[in-house]
Amino acid sequence: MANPHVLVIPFPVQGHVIPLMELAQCLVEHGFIITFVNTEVTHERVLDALADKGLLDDRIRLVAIPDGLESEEERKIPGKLAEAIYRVMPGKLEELIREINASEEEPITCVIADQGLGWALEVAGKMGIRRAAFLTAAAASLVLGFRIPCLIDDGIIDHDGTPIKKQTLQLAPTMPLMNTSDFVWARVANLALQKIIFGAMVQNNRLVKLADWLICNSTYDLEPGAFDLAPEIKPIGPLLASNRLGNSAGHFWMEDSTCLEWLDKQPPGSVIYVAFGSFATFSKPQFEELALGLELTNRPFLWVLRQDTKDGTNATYVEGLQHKTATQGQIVSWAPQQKVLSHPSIACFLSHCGWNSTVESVSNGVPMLCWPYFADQFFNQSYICDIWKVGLGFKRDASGAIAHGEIKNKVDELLGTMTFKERALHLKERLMNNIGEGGSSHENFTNFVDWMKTQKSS
Ligand SMILES: O=c1ccn([C@@H]2O[C@H](COP(=O)(O)OP(=O)(O)O[C@H]3O[C@H](CO)[C@@H](O)[C@H](O)[C@H]3O)[C@@H](O)[C@H]2O)c(=O)[nH]1
Repeated sequence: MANPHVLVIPFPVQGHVIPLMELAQCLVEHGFIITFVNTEVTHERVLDALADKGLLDDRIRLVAIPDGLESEEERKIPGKLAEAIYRVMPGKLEELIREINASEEEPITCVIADQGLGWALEVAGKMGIRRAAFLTAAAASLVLGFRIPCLIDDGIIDHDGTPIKKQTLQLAPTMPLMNTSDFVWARVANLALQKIIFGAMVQNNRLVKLADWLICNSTYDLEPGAFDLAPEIKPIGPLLASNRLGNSAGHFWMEDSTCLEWLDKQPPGSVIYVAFGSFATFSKPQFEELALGLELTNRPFLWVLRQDTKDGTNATYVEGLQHKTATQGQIVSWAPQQKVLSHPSIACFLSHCGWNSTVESVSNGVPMLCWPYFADQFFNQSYICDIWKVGLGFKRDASGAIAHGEIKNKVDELLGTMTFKERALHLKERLMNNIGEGGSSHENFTNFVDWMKTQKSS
């Protein structure tokens, strides 16, 4: 039998492209051919950042379709990208599939779409191709989405998603504490935008439920309560490049691997790793508080400062900081994060709590300091601090900032006892058992692969 051909399509942001690319690389090891569809802009970035173009298996074909926008300026306007994607990409995706399936190539028999791209699942359904949705965030975030009708019935939010009052919910005992004001749709600039985002989410959740499979980068151990409430979501994580002894791919920036040599020179369990994923940015005063706080800890640190966060003022400050802390710290624009987190010299991870960073940290037994910005990051912080108890959050001052003294104190509190490290190592052990023979993620993944191999287009 010829190799089955699967089309994989991520939402065009970094925290989605990396895990879907990891999934693609796992599928190739099971004999699949992958057509990986990025937007044109993302496609260029991914190719530019691939230091070694031969890194990707040639059974993964990278292709591009337009996102419907003309300029980077437009892409930065909230809601604009999602709206353009929805207007333009379904037609382009359908065209692409038709072209491939009319060619000599093995036809596409399954579409794996990012959970946020319900329309791609709709396109597949319309073309008689079976479909799976992949959730890049915690299962808890989708469980919350599925509960929207109940939240409205229970008077917690209104029909536009606006919280009726500020309150904290916990949908099940092992689920994170969720503050209504942190609901992803409620943290936007204005009511008009909130209505659009909320409506799109409700519509998207309806489409996701039509998928034949709904998989995610998590495990039953991490989120037992969420999987009890939504057993249709099947965890296949933790998805890490190291599990298949490979490299992670799909990065938007080129990794600076020199920091690994620097880490080799640091004592075991000594370094604070600081990274805020691919979106988060700082005000200048907050940036300086963080720099000062790190300096005050007197511990070595590795800090990822993306190029796009170094505006004119910060750039000068970063230069000064680099000079001043040259013996204590290392600053890079983009790190090989998965390798960094598995390095023996890492003591803890100061993170914005994006789900990928969270999974990568707990899979390596690294305790965390939580600095969430938006969306699911607040729920993830609650998992880390309240449920798994492998990290600490920061207190903000009256102006909403996190002061240097607070940063130093929390680092000392986290690293001043072995309790957090011991819990983190214990959690790591349980997580990693999921992907071995007999583990539940392994079993879900195997069933998923078998289903794709035996399926016929309906
Ligand atoms: O120097 C760096 C910094 C990050 N990464 C990688 O980039 C990814 C970042 O993903 P994540 O930690 O999830 O952060 P975001 O990029 O902010 O992710 C978006 O997507 C996530 C998944 O849906 C959400 O949980 C987040 O809230 C959302 O901001 C991870 O795989 C990291 O390993 C690197 O390789 N090098």
